[in-house]
Amino acid sequence: MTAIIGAGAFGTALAAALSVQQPVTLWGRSLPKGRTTPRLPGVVLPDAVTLTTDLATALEGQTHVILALPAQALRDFLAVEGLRLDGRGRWLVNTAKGIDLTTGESPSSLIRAACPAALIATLTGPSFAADIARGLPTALTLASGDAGLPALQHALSTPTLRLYRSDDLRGAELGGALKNVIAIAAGVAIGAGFGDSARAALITRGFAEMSRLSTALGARADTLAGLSGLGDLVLTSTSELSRNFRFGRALGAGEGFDASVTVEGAATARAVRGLAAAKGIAMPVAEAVAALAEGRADVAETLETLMSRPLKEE
Ligand SMILES: NC(=O)C1=CN([C@@H]2O[C@H](COP(=O)(O)OP(=O)(O)OC[C@H]3O[C@@H](n4cnc5c(N)ncnc54)[C@H](O)[C@@H]3O)[C@@H](O)[C@H]2O)C=CC1
Ligand SMILES: O=C(CO)COP(=O)(O)O
Repeated sequence: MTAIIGAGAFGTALAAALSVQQPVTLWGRSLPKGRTTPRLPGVVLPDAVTLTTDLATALEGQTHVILALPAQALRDFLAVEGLRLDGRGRWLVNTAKGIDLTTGESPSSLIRAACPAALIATLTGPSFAADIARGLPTALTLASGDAGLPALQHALSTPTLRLYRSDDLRGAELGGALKNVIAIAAGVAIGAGFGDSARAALITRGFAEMSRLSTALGARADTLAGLSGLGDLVLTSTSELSRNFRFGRALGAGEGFDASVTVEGAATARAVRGLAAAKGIAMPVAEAVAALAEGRADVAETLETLMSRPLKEE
């Protein structure tokens, strides 16, 4: 049995997808009426999904718990509920794609600190909630350094959700977090009218940044080149369905953006700065996104900064 914590777009989509083959309990701090959520319009949850706002009920007897909360909400949630989530032999599966702005920690590091007895994994990769909820074919990475990963992989795979396992938890999480930053940059390029060639350059140079930082932090290069890194970078930087891309596009076009929409890359771009500085790694695209998101630079200045960097070898 699986519990999903967080009834936003991704939690709702995973509940719908997993409930084809097992009972699923979906917990939300509040639940809209009618087995639907405005975060995922058009999706009605099947009867096999039990909905609850009571966390104790949601967790009772669960061996698999999926956390579908935004990265910047996770630390506070764990501070209150960590003890309740923890359990020897229980899998806690993170799906947040970000880096905590206050601590610079990855979601799984926060979970490990709050829930020391549990087994920790991350489910990540190219997968829009809307696609998963509709049962469209999706391939994802399930990463963990803990024993028993193949059994978890089988428990969470479905005929339309194909999970590849990896023991590089660090790399899988960093790829998922950093691709959101680059997707914002790609959106800016399109919103500002810089064109598809500029977007391709940002994706490629952004991937180089992602790889440099991640490998310096202990990730494997082949993980970055996989679904959780390059795969998700391609999806998020090229699709109108991506909130990070749309946020960037609005920034580039000088338009406003609904502050209630989850845009993980904006906070992660700021969190990256400390990590990159500590390792002496240049991250010009991520720095440009942080400057734009914080309103420290406008699009023209940002372009000038990026294009006037010293010429170098690729
Ligand atoms: N939507 C998508 O297509 C995908 C999202 N993800 C990742 O999943 C994570 C969650 O994203 P979404 O579900 O899309 O966001 P969302 O904005 O649709 O939903 C977030 C949910 O978290 C709840 N929440 C926020 N703070 C909370 C707190 N302190 N305590 C309890 N509940 C809280 C909100 O009420 C909301 O129901 C993000 O890190 C995102 O990058 C990953 C893959 C795909
Ligand atoms: O991570 C995602 C797809 O893999 C979702 O991207 P957005 O958060 O940009 O919508």
